[in-house]
Amino acid sequence: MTNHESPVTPGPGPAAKSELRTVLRARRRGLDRAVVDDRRTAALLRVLAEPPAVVAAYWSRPDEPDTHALIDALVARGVRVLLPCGTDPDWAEHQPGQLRPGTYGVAEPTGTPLGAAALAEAGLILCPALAVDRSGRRLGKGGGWYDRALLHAAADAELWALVDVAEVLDQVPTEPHDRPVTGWVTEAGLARAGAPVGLGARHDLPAPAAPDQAAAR
Ligand SMILES: Nc1nc2c(c(=O)[nH]1)N(C=O)[C@@H](CNc1ccc(C(=O)N[C@@H](CCC(=O)O)C(=O)O)cc1)CN2
Ligand SMILES: Nc1ncnc2c1ncn2[C@@H]1O[C@H](COP(=O)(O)OP(=O)(O)OP(=O)(O)O)[C@@H](O)[C@H]1O
Repeated sequence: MTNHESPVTPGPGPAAKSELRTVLRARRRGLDRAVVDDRRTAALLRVLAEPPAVVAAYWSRPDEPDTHALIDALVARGVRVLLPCGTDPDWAEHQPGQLRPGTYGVAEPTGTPLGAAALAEAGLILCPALAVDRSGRRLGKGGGWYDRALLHAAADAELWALVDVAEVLDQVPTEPHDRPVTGWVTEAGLARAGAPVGLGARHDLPAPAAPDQAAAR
């Protein structure tokens, strides 16, 4: 399966990250998102049948895997959803319909900023990513916003990246500050970082059945 082969040979560090981001952004620009987004949201909602009391998410832009349907469903279930606000890491509680334009084309919640430390309340953190690898290394947009934000995450919080199948690579370049994710969610389902192939790490298979999903709760 060629999906897992990195489109560029990753070296370590910032230059390799930048080169890889260019390739991945171009792919996202050419993508019709609707079908993959519906599948990914369905996979997440199966797993989040018993969500934690607080989930940190992000309000996706049109060029990112959709989070809106998921967030609406979580709020409808009574989950407190924290969304990023500000150029330095900060969070505010999401109230449906209460969003305003922010930087980088990202809509931000209009509620009171709670401070970067509010992330510690979240049992589950959905992270934006341009790619992940099988060890859970995450390639972000390059701003370092999440790297800085995640310093406040609870040690036992689960971090899940939302990516497309084509964005799960064998290896992405990393730096010492990068915190690995617990796993990733694609249109094919969930996979835990480091899981052996055949136990949920494969994305060229249909959505994994119960054991993988139960493990992600
Ligand atoms: N929907 C969403 N919200 C988010 C993020 C995100 O990636 N997506 N963030 C993630 O950290 C934080 C905001 N920081 C961001 C940093 C960069 C870009 C971005 O799109 N950068 C451009 C390149 C900008 C440049 O020219 O330097 C890009 O990727 O095309 C977006 C958000 C918090 N909120
Ligand atoms: N904890 C931190 N404190 C200060 N600067 C940081 C921290 N973590 C990362 N940075 C800086 O942020 C910049 C971008 O880092 P990196 O390329 O890892 O971003 P990213 O992980 O792709 O982005 P994001 O975290 O927003 O998804 C780098 O210059 C990096 O040194």
